[in-house]
Amino acid sequence: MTPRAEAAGRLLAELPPAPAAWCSGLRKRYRRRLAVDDVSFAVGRGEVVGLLGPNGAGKTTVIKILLGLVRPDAGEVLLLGRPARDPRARARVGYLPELFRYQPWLTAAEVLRLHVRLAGVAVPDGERRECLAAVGLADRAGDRVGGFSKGMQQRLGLAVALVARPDLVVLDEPTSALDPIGRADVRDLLLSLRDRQVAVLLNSHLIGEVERVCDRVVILDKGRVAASGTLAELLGGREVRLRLSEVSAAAEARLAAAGRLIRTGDEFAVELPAGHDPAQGPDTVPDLVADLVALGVRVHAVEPGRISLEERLLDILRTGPGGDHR
Ligand SMILES: Nc1ncnc2c1ncn2[C@@H]1O[C@H](COP(=O)(O)OP(=O)(O)OP(=O)(O)O)[C@@H](O)[C@H]1O
Repeated sequence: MTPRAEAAGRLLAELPPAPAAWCSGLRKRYRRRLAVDDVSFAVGRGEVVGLLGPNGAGKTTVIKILLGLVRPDAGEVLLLGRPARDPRARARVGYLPELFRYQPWLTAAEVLRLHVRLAGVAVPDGERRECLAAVGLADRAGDRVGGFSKGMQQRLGLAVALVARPDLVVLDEPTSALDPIGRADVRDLLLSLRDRQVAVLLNSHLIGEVERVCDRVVILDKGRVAASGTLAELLGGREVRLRLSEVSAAAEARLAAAGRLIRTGDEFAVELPAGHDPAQGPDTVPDLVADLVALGVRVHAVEPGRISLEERLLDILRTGPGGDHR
């Protein structure tokens, strides 16, 4: 290798890896209906991103464009740094479609073997069995898929999405057919993917699920990105609500120093700064309470408060994004 090529190689190696998924200016029209209108966002390596929005917002269409299953009228897509239609990128992406049907005459183990072959990856028997176990189908590996319930088929779909050791997993409503235990299992599965640095794009109407597992959220409405950001950005800082008496001016100043303060009689709401970690920093809740007590305040109640993602989503969809986090 020439010194110049070596230097170029070193330079490339030092660059941060391309995002797991990246899209810019996506647009898709079905006859007179604009399903996707100028959508841009990225899913970083190892990041779990939730795609939220009402029925018909364009979520599935965006996912299909990202995966090269629907051709956009405009816009660009890169998967793992390569064009979406490049088979080398597709082989590293796992996908659970919204509507799934697997070959009813095959057993669950055979479906996995088939998908591993299609991805062109060598995955040993033991690892395939572990994958079925991870979705709760360990004892159904030899059963034909035709006899599976809808929830079991969805579990199998998850195993199909995960079996070929993907770097990016795209899940379109992965828990729509699952019972509450199945949903909790999927939540654990998503968290374990994040621990293994596998990126996830998750489309789900279960907002609580998204709030628990996602690092970032993209909210679509009428084909457009209505808001996007980390949960801290979208939900604002944490709030702590206190019921206090014998509050002196010095104590009120101490409360105001911790964050934006709203007083309603004996009730005090302190909005802690965005990204505030109650376990760290000078303004921990225990420090605040200790200081208040030292200032002669009587503390009757301290409770955490934070608007939920569901409240924020409804707010954004009703009134618009409010100018931030686009
Ligand atoms: N193949 C198609 N032909 C015509 N219109 C389509 C097609 N696919 C989607 N659409 C339209 O595009 C819009 C977006 O649909 P899409 O399925 O992407 O929404 P979604 O956000 O995934 O909805 P849901 O939450 O109900 O699954 C809808 O108005 C839908 O009717």
